[in-house]
Amino acid sequence: MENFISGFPGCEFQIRAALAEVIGEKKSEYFFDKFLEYFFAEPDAAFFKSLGLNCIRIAISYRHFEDDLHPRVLKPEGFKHLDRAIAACAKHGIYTILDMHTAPGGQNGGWHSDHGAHISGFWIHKDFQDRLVWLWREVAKHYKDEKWIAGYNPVNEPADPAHSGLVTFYDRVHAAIRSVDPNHALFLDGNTFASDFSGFPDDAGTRWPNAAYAIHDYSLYGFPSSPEPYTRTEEQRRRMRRSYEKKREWMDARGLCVWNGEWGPVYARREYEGDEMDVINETRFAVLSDQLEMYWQDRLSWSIWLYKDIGYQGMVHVSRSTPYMQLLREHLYKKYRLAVDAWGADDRFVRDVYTPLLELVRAEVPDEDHQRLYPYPIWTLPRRVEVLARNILVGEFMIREWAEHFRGMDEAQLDRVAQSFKFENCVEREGLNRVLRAQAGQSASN
Ligand SMILES: O[C@@H]1[C@@H](O)[C@H](O[C@@H]2CO[C@@H](O[C@@H]3CO[C@@H](O)[C@H](O)[C@H]3O)[C@H](O)[C@H]2O)OC[C@H]1O
Repeated sequence: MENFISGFPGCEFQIRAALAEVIGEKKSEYFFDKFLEYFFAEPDAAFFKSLGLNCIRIAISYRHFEDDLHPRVLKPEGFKHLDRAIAACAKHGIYTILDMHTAPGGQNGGWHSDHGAHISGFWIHKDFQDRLVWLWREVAKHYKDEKWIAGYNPVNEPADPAHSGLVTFYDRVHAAIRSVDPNHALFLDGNTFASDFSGFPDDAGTRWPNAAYAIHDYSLYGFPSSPEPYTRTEEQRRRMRRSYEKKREWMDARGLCVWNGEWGPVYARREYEGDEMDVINETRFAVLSDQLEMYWQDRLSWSIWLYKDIGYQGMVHVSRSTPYMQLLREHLYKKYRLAVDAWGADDRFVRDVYTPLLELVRAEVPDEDHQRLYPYPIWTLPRRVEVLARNILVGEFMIREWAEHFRGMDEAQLDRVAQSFKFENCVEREGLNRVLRAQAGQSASN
Protein backbone atom coordinates (compact mmCIF):
# COMPACT_ATOMS: atom_id res chain seq x y z
CA MET A 1 0.00 0.00 0.00
CA GLU A 2 1.28 3.47 -0.80
CA ASN A 3 0.11 6.92 0.19
CA PHE A 4 -1.11 8.20 -3.19
CA ILE A 5 -2.47 4.76 -4.14
CA SER A 6 -4.55 4.13 -1.01
CA GLY A 7 -5.02 7.67 0.27
CA PHE A 8 -3.06 7.76 3.52
CA PRO A 9 -0.12 10.00 4.43
CA GLY A 10 3.34 8.58 5.21
CA CYS A 11 4.17 4.89 4.90
CA GLU A 12 2.19 1.69 5.28
CA PHE A 13 3.83 0.59 8.54
CA GLN A 14 2.99 3.98 10.06
CA ILE A 15 -0.69 3.93 9.17
CA ARG A 16 -1.03 0.35 10.32
CA ALA A 17 0.36 1.39 13.72
CA ALA A 18 -1.80 4.53 13.87
CA LEU A 19 -5.00 2.68 13.06
CA ALA A 20 -4.22 0.04 15.67
CA GLU A 21 -3.82 2.84 18.22
CA VAL A 22 -7.17 4.37 17.36
CA ILE A 23 -9.42 1.30 16.95
CA GLY A 24 -7.32 -1.47 18.51
CA GLU A 25 -5.01 -4.10 17.04
CA LYS A 26 -7.71 -6.65 16.23
CA LYS A 27 -10.02 -4.33 14.32
CA SER A 28 -7.10 -2.71 12.53
CA GLU A 29 -5.86 -6.13 11.35
CA TYR A 30 -9.39 -6.90 10.26
CA PHE A 31 -9.61 -3.70 8.19
CA PHE A 32 -6.33 -4.21 6.36
CA ASP A 33 -7.06 -7.87 5.75
CA LYS A 34 -10.38 -6.92 4.16
CA PHE A 35 -8.69 -4.12 2.24
CA LEU A 36 -6.23 -6.59 0.68
CA GLU A 37 -9.01 -9.07 -0.04
CA TYR A 38 -11.02 -6.48 -1.97
CA PHE A 39 -8.08 -4.71 -3.58
CA PHE A 40 -7.44 -7.58 -5.99
CA ALA A 41 -9.97 -10.32 -6.57
CA GLU A 42 -11.27 -12.39 -9.46
CA PRO A 43 -13.28 -9.60 -11.16
CA ASP A 44 -10.04 -7.59 -11.30
CA ALA A 45 -8.27 -10.43 -13.07
CA ALA A 46 -11.19 -10.86 -15.48
CA PHE A 47 -11.14 -7.15 -16.32
CA PHE A 48 -7.36 -7.08 -16.76
CA LYS A 49 -7.56 -10.02 -19.15
CA SER A 50 -10.45 -8.44 -21.06
CA LEU A 51 -8.06 -5.68 -22.17
CA GLY A 52 -5.87 -8.31 -23.83
CA LEU A 53 -3.13 -8.14 -21.19
CA ASN A 54 -1.41 -11.35 -20.13
CA CYS A 55 0.99 -10.52 -17.31
CA ILE A 56 0.74 -8.50 -14.11
CA ARG A 57 3.47 -7.44 -11.69
CA ILE A 58 2.37 -7.90 -8.10
CA ALA A 59 4.07 -5.69 -5.52
CA ILE A 60 4.68 -7.48 -2.22
CA SER A 61 6.23 -6.40 1.08
CA TYR A 62 8.63 -8.38 3.25
CA ARG A 63 6.35 -7.39 6.11
CA HIS A 64 3.65 -9.75 4.80
CA PHE A 65 5.94 -12.68 5.57
CA GLU A 66 8.02 -11.75 8.59
CA ASP A 67 8.05 -9.24 11.41
CA ASP A 68 10.96 -6.96 12.30
CA LEU A 69 10.63 -8.12 15.90
CA HIS A 70 10.57 -11.77 14.84
CA PRO A 71 12.94 -11.88 11.89
CA ARG A 72 13.16 -15.10 9.87
CA VAL A 73 9.96 -16.48 11.37
CA LEU A 74 7.56 -17.06 8.50
CA LYS A 75 4.08 -15.74 9.36
CA PRO A 76 1.50 -18.51 8.96
CA GLU A 77 -0.80 -16.18 6.99
CA GLY A 78 2.05 -14.72 4.90
CA PHE A 79 1.04 -16.24 1.57
CA LYS A 80 -2.73 -15.98 2.03
CA HIS A 81 -3.47 -13.02 -0.23
CA LEU A 82 -0.64 -13.66 -2.65
CA ASP A 83 -1.76 -17.27 -3.28
CA ARG A 84 -5.28 -15.97 -3.84
CA ALA A 85 -4.23 -13.24 -6.28
CA ILE A 86 -1.96 -15.59 -8.25
CA ALA A 87 -4.76 -18.17 -8.47
CA ALA A 88 -7.25 -15.52 -9.67
CA CYS A 89 -4.82 -14.43 -12.38
CA ALA A 90 -4.03 -18.02 -13.38
CA LYS A 91 -7.73 -18.77 -13.76
CA HIS A 92 -7.92 -15.97 -16.33
CA GLY A 93 -4.70 -16.86 -18.13
CA ILE A 94 -2.58 -14.08 -16.64
CA TYR A 95 1.05 -14.60 -15.65
CA THR A 96 2.35 -12.92 -12.51
CA ILE A 97 5.73 -11.43 -11.66
CA LEU A 98 6.43 -11.14 -7.94
CA ASP A 99 8.01 -7.79 -7.13
CA MET A 100 9.61 -7.35 -3.68
CA HIS A 101 8.65 -3.71 -3.30
CA THR A 102 9.92 -3.28 0.24
CA ALA A 103 13.06 -4.78 1.76
CA PRO A 104 14.02 -4.81 5.46
CA GLY A 105 15.62 -1.44 6.26
CA GLY A 106 14.50 0.02 2.92
CA GLN A 107 16.30 -0.52 -0.38
CA ASN A 108 15.86 3.12 -1.41
CA GLY A 109 14.84 6.36 0.28
CA GLY A 110 11.34 6.50 -1.21
CA TRP A 111 8.06 6.21 0.71
CA HIS A 112 7.31 3.12 -1.37
CA SER A 113 9.99 1.06 0.34
CA ASP A 114 7.99 1.54 3.55
CA HIS A 115 10.68 2.32 6.09
CA GLY A 116 9.93 5.95 6.92
CA ALA A 117 13.35 7.45 6.25
CA HIS A 118 15.40 8.74 3.33
CA ILE A 119 18.59 6.77 4.01
CA SER A 120 18.38 3.12 2.93
CA GLY A 121 19.35 0.84 5.78
CA PHE A 122 19.35 -2.21 3.50
CA TRP A 123 22.74 -1.36 1.98
CA ILE A 124 24.32 -0.51 5.33
CA HIS A 125 23.31 -3.51 7.43
CA LYS A 126 24.25 -6.93 6.13
CA ASP A 127 21.64 -8.56 8.32
CA PHE A 128 18.86 -6.84 6.34
CA GLN A 129 20.32 -8.39 3.19
CA ASP A 130 20.61 -11.80 4.85
CA ARG A 131 16.94 -11.60 5.77
CA LEU A 132 15.84 -10.85 2.22
CA VAL A 133 17.98 -13.64 0.81
CA TRP A 134 16.39 -15.97 3.37
CA LEU A 135 12.91 -14.73 2.49
CA TRP A 136 13.37 -15.19 -1.26
CA ARG A 137 14.42 -18.78 -0.69
CA GLU A 138 11.17 -19.32 1.24
CA VAL A 139 9.09 -17.61 -1.47
CA ALA A 140 10.78 -19.58 -4.26
CA LYS A 141 10.31 -22.83 -2.32
CA HIS A 142 6.62 -22.04 -2.01
CA TYR A 143 6.12 -21.21 -5.71
CA LYS A 144 8.69 -23.39 -7.47
CA ASP A 145 6.02 -25.42 -9.30
CA GLU A 146 3.60 -22.56 -10.03
CA LYS A 147 3.60 -22.29 -13.80
CA TRP A 148 1.54 -19.09 -13.85
CA ILE A 149 4.34 -17.20 -12.17
CA ALA A 150 6.54 -15.77 -14.92
CA GLY A 151 9.31 -14.93 -12.49
CA TYR A 152 10.67 -13.11 -9.50
CA ASN A 153 11.69 -9.45 -9.26
CA PRO A 154 13.96 -9.69 -6.17
CA VAL A 155 14.05 -6.01 -5.27
CA ASN A 156 12.19 -2.95 -6.55
CA GLU A 157 14.24 0.14 -7.43
CA PRO A 158 17.42 -0.50 -5.46
CA ALA A 159 19.47 2.60 -4.67
CA ASP A 160 22.84 1.35 -3.52
CA PRO A 161 25.32 4.26 -3.23
CA ALA A 162 28.28 1.91 -3.77
CA HIS A 163 26.72 -0.11 -6.67
CA SER A 164 28.79 -3.15 -5.66
CA GLY A 165 26.40 -4.03 -2.81
CA LEU A 166 23.65 -4.62 -5.34
CA VAL A 167 25.80 -7.01 -7.39
CA THR A 168 26.69 -8.97 -4.25
CA PHE A 169 23.02 -9.08 -3.30
CA TYR A 170 22.03 -10.36 -6.76
CA ASP A 171 24.72 -13.06 -6.56
CA ARG A 172 23.37 -14.18 -3.21
CA VAL A 173 19.67 -14.01 -4.02
CA HIS A 174 20.26 -15.75 -7.36
CA ALA A 175 22.03 -18.64 -5.58
CA ALA A 176 19.35 -18.85 -2.88
CA ILE A 177 16.48 -18.95 -5.38
CA ARG A 178 18.24 -21.41 -7.68
CA SER A 179 18.93 -23.74 -4.75
CA VAL A 180 15.20 -24.49 -4.57
CA ASP A 181 13.78 -23.31 -7.90
CA PRO A 182 15.81 -23.85 -11.06
CA ASN A 183 13.11 -22.68 -13.46
CA HIS A 184 11.52 -19.29 -12.84
CA ALA A 185 13.09 -16.29 -14.55
CA LEU A 186 14.57 -13.43 -12.54
CA PHE A 187 13.80 -9.79 -13.33
CA LEU A 188 16.70 -7.73 -12.04
CA ASP A 189 16.15 -3.99 -11.56
CA GLY A 190 19.03 -1.66 -12.38
CA ASN A 191 20.53 0.40 -9.59
CA THR A 192 19.26 3.89 -8.70
CA PHE A 193 15.54 3.33 -9.24
CA ALA A 194 16.03 0.84 -12.10
CA SER A 195 17.90 3.31 -14.27
CA ASP A 196 21.63 2.48 -14.00
CA PHE A 197 23.34 -0.78 -14.96
CA SER A 198 26.86 0.62 -15.23
CA GLY A 199 28.02 -1.17 -12.05
CA PHE A 200 26.75 -4.58 -13.23
CA PRO A 201 29.37 -7.21 -14.09
CA ASP A 202 30.23 -7.82 -17.73
CA ASP A 203 29.58 -11.54 -17.32
CA ALA A 204 26.00 -10.94 -16.06
CA GLY A 205 24.54 -12.98 -18.93
CA THR A 206 26.30 -16.17 -17.81
CA ARG A 207 26.52 -15.32 -14.11
CA TRP A 208 22.72 -14.93 -13.74
CA PRO A 209 21.23 -17.09 -16.50
CA ASN A 210 17.51 -16.91 -17.27
CA ALA A 211 17.30 -13.27 -16.19
CA ALA A 212 15.76 -10.15 -17.68
CA TYR A 213 16.96 -6.67 -16.73
CA ALA A 214 14.33 -4.23 -15.57
CA ILE A 215 14.22 -0.55 -16.36
CA HIS A 216 11.54 1.85 -15.06
CA ASP A 217 10.76 4.27 -17.81
CA TYR A 218 8.80 7.23 -16.44
CA SER A 219 8.70 10.01 -19.00
CA LEU A 220 8.95 13.47 -17.49
CA TYR A 221 6.23 14.61 -19.94
CA GLY A 222 3.69 12.49 -18.06
CA PHE A 223 3.96 14.47 -14.82
CA PRO A 224 2.90 17.90 -13.47
CA SER A 225 6.60 18.83 -13.30
CA SER A 226 6.97 18.46 -17.09
CA PRO A 227 9.09 21.35 -18.41
CA GLU A 228 6.45 22.09 -21.09
CA PRO A 229 3.13 20.67 -22.28
CA TYR A 230 3.60 17.57 -24.42
CA THR A 231 2.46 18.39 -27.94
CA ARG A 232 4.14 15.47 -29.70
CA THR A 233 6.80 17.57 -31.44
CA GLU A 234 9.70 15.80 -33.10
CA GLU A 235 12.02 17.18 -30.42
CA GLN A 236 9.83 15.92 -27.58
CA ARG A 237 9.56 12.45 -29.12
CA ARG A 238 13.33 12.41 -29.60
CA ARG A 239 13.88 13.29 -25.93
CA MET A 240 11.41 10.67 -24.82
CA ARG A 241 13.15 7.99 -26.89
CA ARG A 242 16.61 9.10 -25.83
CA SER A 243 15.74 8.90 -22.14
CA TYR A 244 14.35 5.36 -22.65
CA GLU A 245 17.30 4.23 -24.77
CA LYS A 246 19.79 5.48 -22.21
CA LYS A 247 18.24 3.20 -19.60
CA ARG A 248 18.56 0.09 -21.80
CA GLU A 249 21.92 0.89 -23.38
CA TRP A 250 23.94 -1.45 -21.16
CA MET A 251 21.74 -4.47 -21.98
CA ASP A 252 21.66 -3.66 -25.69
CA ALA A 253 25.43 -3.55 -25.83
CA ARG A 254 25.47 -7.11 -24.46
CA GLY A 255 22.44 -8.59 -26.15
CA LEU A 256 20.58 -9.08 -22.86
CA CYS A 257 16.82 -9.16 -22.33
CA VAL A 258 15.17 -5.89 -21.24
CA TRP A 259 11.85 -5.55 -19.44
CA ASN A 260 10.12 -2.29 -18.55
CA GLY A 261 8.81 -3.03 -15.08
CA GLU A 262 7.21 0.39 -14.42
CA TRP A 263 6.09 3.30 -16.51
CA GLY A 264 3.03 5.46 -17.06
CA PRO A 265 1.85 9.05 -16.59
CA VAL A 266 -0.28 10.38 -13.74
CA TYR A 267 -3.64 12.09 -14.30
CA ALA A 268 -5.46 15.24 -13.30
CA ARG A 269 -8.60 15.03 -11.17
CA ARG A 270 -11.78 17.08 -11.67
CA GLU A 271 -12.11 17.83 -7.95
CA TYR A 272 -8.63 19.38 -7.87
CA GLU A 273 -7.78 20.59 -11.38
CA GLY A 274 -11.37 21.49 -12.38
CA ASP A 275 -11.93 22.19 -16.07
CA GLU A 276 -8.24 21.84 -16.87
CA MET A 277 -8.60 18.12 -16.24
CA ASP A 278 -9.67 17.01 -19.72
CA VAL A 279 -6.97 18.93 -21.54
CA ILE A 280 -4.26 17.71 -19.15
CA ASN A 281 -5.39 14.12 -19.39
CA GLU A 282 -5.58 14.11 -23.20
CA THR A 283 -1.93 15.20 -23.13
CA ARG A 284 -1.08 12.39 -20.73
CA PHE A 285 -2.84 9.82 -22.93
CA ALA A 286 -0.71 11.09 -25.82
CA VAL A 287 2.44 10.51 -23.73
CA LEU A 288 1.18 7.03 -22.87
CA SER A 289 0.40 6.21 -26.47
CA ASP A 290 3.75 7.46 -27.79
CA GLN A 291 5.65 5.51 -25.15
CA LEU A 292 3.75 2.37 -26.09
CA GLU A 293 4.43 2.93 -29.75
CA MET A 294 8.13 3.12 -28.97
CA TYR A 295 8.02 -0.08 -26.93
CA TRP A 296 6.09 -1.81 -29.69
CA GLN A 297 8.71 -0.86 -32.28
CA ASP A 298 11.32 -2.48 -30.04
CA ARG A 299 9.08 -5.42 -29.04
CA LEU A 300 9.69 -4.48 -25.43
CA SER A 301 7.57 -6.22 -22.80
CA TRP A 302 6.24 -3.97 -20.05
CA SER A 303 4.17 -3.73 -16.92
CA ILE A 304 2.33 -0.47 -16.42
CA TRP A 305 2.30 1.28 -13.06
CA LEU A 306 -0.42 0.90 -11.91
CA TYR A 307 -3.56 -1.19 -11.84
CA LYS A 308 -5.78 0.27 -9.07
CA ASP A 309 -5.72 3.36 -6.84
CA ILE A 310 -7.90 6.20 -5.57
CA GLY A 311 -7.72 8.12 -8.84
CA TYR A 312 -4.26 9.40 -9.73
CA GLN A 313 -2.58 6.81 -11.91
CA GLY A 314 -4.55 3.57 -11.93
CA MET A 315 -6.27 1.76 -14.79
CA VAL A 316 -9.25 1.62 -12.44
CA HIS A 317 -9.92 3.77 -9.40
CA VAL A 318 -12.20 3.80 -6.39
CA SER A 319 -15.37 5.74 -7.16
CA ARG A 320 -15.70 9.17 -5.50
CA SER A 321 -19.09 8.11 -4.15
CA THR A 322 -17.80 5.19 -2.05
CA PRO A 323 -17.71 5.31 1.77
CA TYR A 324 -13.89 5.49 1.81
CA MET A 325 -13.71 8.46 -0.54
CA GLN A 326 -16.55 10.25 1.22
CA LEU A 327 -15.06 9.65 4.65
CA LEU A 328 -11.67 11.02 3.62
CA ARG A 329 -12.68 13.71 1.15
CA GLU A 330 -11.41 16.69 3.17
CA HIS A 331 -8.31 14.85 4.31
CA LEU A 332 -7.41 13.92 0.74
CA TYR A 333 -7.84 17.50 -0.38
CA LYS A 334 -5.53 18.64 2.40
CA LYS A 335 -2.92 16.10 1.31
CA TYR A 336 -3.20 17.39 -2.25
CA ARG A 337 -2.95 21.04 -1.16
CA LEU A 338 0.10 20.38 1.02
CA ALA A 339 1.63 18.12 -1.65
CA VAL A 340 2.59 15.55 0.99
CA ASP A 341 2.70 12.64 -1.46
CA ALA A 342 6.01 12.94 -3.26
CA TRP A 343 4.84 11.11 -6.36
CA GLY A 344 3.91 13.50 -9.14
CA ALA A 345 3.05 16.19 -6.60
CA ASP A 346 1.93 19.63 -7.67
CA ASP A 347 3.47 22.00 -5.14
CA ARG A 348 1.79 25.20 -6.32
CA PHE A 349 0.07 25.93 -2.96
CA VAL A 350 3.14 25.42 -0.79
CA ARG A 351 6.10 26.27 -3.01
CA ASP A 352 6.75 29.57 -1.20
CA VAL A 353 7.05 27.69 2.11
CA TYR A 354 9.86 25.44 0.92
CA THR A 355 11.72 27.85 -1.35
CA PRO A 356 13.54 29.55 1.57
CA LEU A 357 14.81 26.15 2.70
CA LEU A 358 16.22 25.48 -0.75
CA GLU A 359 17.76 28.93 -0.90
CA LEU A 360 19.34 28.43 2.48
CA VAL A 361 21.08 25.23 1.39
CA ARG A 362 22.15 26.81 -1.91
CA ALA A 363 23.57 29.86 -0.12
CA GLU A 364 25.26 28.02 2.72
CA VAL A 365 26.50 25.04 0.67
CA PRO A 366 27.46 26.83 -2.55
CA ASP A 367 29.67 24.04 -3.88
CA GLU A 368 27.27 22.33 -6.30
CA ASP A 369 29.16 19.11 -5.95
CA HIS A 370 28.28 19.02 -2.27
CA GLN A 371 24.63 19.50 -3.12
CA ARG A 372 24.69 16.41 -5.34
CA LEU A 373 24.00 13.74 -2.80
CA TYR A 374 23.23 10.22 -3.92
CA PRO A 375 20.81 9.27 -5.53
CA TYR A 376 21.69 12.30 -7.63
CA PRO A 377 20.73 12.96 -10.45
CA ILE A 378 17.39 11.25 -9.76
CA TRP A 379 17.23 13.16 -6.48
CA THR A 380 18.29 16.73 -7.07
CA LEU A 381 18.41 19.21 -4.18
CA PRO A 382 14.75 20.26 -4.68
CA ARG A 383 13.70 16.58 -4.83
CA ARG A 384 15.50 15.87 -1.57
CA VAL A 385 13.78 18.78 0.13
CA GLU A 386 10.41 17.54 -1.17
CA VAL A 387 11.01 14.03 0.10
CA LEU A 388 12.33 15.05 3.50
CA ALA A 389 10.31 18.14 4.33
CA ARG A 390 6.97 17.42 2.72
CA ASN A 391 6.66 13.69 2.26
CA ILE A 392 8.39 12.47 5.41
CA LEU A 393 8.00 15.36 7.88
CA VAL A 394 4.63 16.99 7.15
CA GLY A 395 3.26 13.62 6.04
CA GLU A 396 4.13 12.11 9.42
CA PHE A 397 2.12 14.76 11.24
CA MET A 398 -0.98 13.83 9.23
CA ILE A 399 -0.96 10.11 9.93
CA ARG A 400 -2.95 10.27 13.15
CA GLU A 401 -5.56 12.48 11.46
CA TRP A 402 -6.09 9.79 8.77
CA ALA A 403 -6.56 7.13 11.44
CA GLU A 404 -9.00 9.23 13.50
CA HIS A 405 -11.55 8.97 10.69
CA PHE A 406 -12.08 5.35 11.72
CA ARG A 407 -12.60 5.94 15.45
CA GLY A 408 -15.59 4.10 16.90
CA MET A 409 -16.21 1.90 13.84
CA ASP A 410 -17.20 -1.72 14.36
CA GLU A 411 -16.22 -4.55 12.04
CA ALA A 412 -19.31 -4.19 9.86
CA GLN A 413 -18.55 -0.51 9.29
CA LEU A 414 -14.89 -1.19 8.62
CA ASP A 415 -15.86 -3.83 6.11
CA ARG A 416 -18.17 -1.38 4.36
CA VAL A 417 -15.37 1.15 4.06
CA ALA A 418 -12.88 -1.46 2.82
CA GLN A 419 -15.39 -2.63 0.21
CA SER A 420 -14.89 0.71 -1.53
CA PHE A 421 -11.82 -0.89 -3.09
CA LYS A 422 -13.77 -3.77 -4.67
CA PHE A 423 -13.65 -3.86 -8.46
CA GLU A 424 -17.44 -3.43 -8.48
CA ASN A 425 -17.02 -0.07 -6.72
CA CYS A 426 -14.32 1.22 -9.04
CA VAL A 427 -14.43 3.32 -12.16
CA GLU A 428 -12.38 2.65 -15.29
CA ARG A 429 -9.94 5.24 -16.57
CA GLU A 430 -11.23 4.85 -20.08
CA GLY A 431 -8.64 6.88 -21.99
CA LEU A 432 -5.83 4.85 -20.48
CA ASN A 433 -7.49 1.49 -21.03
CA ARG A 434 -8.40 2.42 -24.61
CA VAL A 435 -4.71 2.93 -25.40
CA LEU A 436 -3.68 -0.30 -23.65
CA ARG A 437 -6.42 -2.31 -25.33
CA ALA A 438 -5.44 -1.04 -28.77
CA GLN A 439 -1.81 -1.92 -28.17
CA ALA A 440 -2.66 -5.38 -26.82
CA GLY A 441 -4.77 -5.98 -29.94
CA GLN A 442 -1.86 -4.99 -32.14
CA SER A 443 0.45 -7.38 -30.28
CA ALA A 444 -2.03 -10.24 -30.54
CA SER A 445 -2.49 -9.83 -34.28
CA ASN A 446 1.27 -10.00 -34.95
O1 LIG B 1 6.18 2.25 -5.95
C1 LIG B 1 6.35 3.12 -7.03
C2 LIG B 1 7.82 3.36 -7.23
O2 LIG B 1 8.44 2.16 -7.65
C3 LIG B 1 8.08 4.52 -8.18
O3 LIG B 1 9.36 5.00 -7.89
C4 LIG B 1 9.80 6.16 -8.57
C5 LIG B 1 10.20 5.82 -9.98
O4 LIG B 1 10.72 6.92 -10.62
C6 LIG B 1 11.82 7.57 -9.99
O5 LIG B 1 12.16 8.68 -10.74
C7 LIG B 1 12.27 8.52 -12.14
C8 LIG B 1 13.64 7.96 -12.48
O6 LIG B 1 13.80 7.87 -13.90
C9 LIG B 1 13.65 9.14 -14.57
O7 LIG B 1 13.84 8.93 -15.94
C10 LIG B 1 12.24 9.68 -14.32
O8 LIG B 1 12.10 10.93 -14.98
C11 LIG B 1 12.00 9.84 -12.83
O9 LIG B 1 10.63 10.19 -12.61
C12 LIG B 1 11.45 8.00 -8.59
O10 LIG B 1 12.56 8.57 -7.95
C13 LIG B 1 10.94 6.79 -7.82
O11 LIG B 1 10.51 7.19 -6.54
O12 LIG B 1 7.21 5.61 -7.92
C14 LIG B 1 5.85 5.37 -7.88
C15 LIG B 1 5.62 4.42 -6.76
O13 LIG B 1 4.25 4.22 -6.59
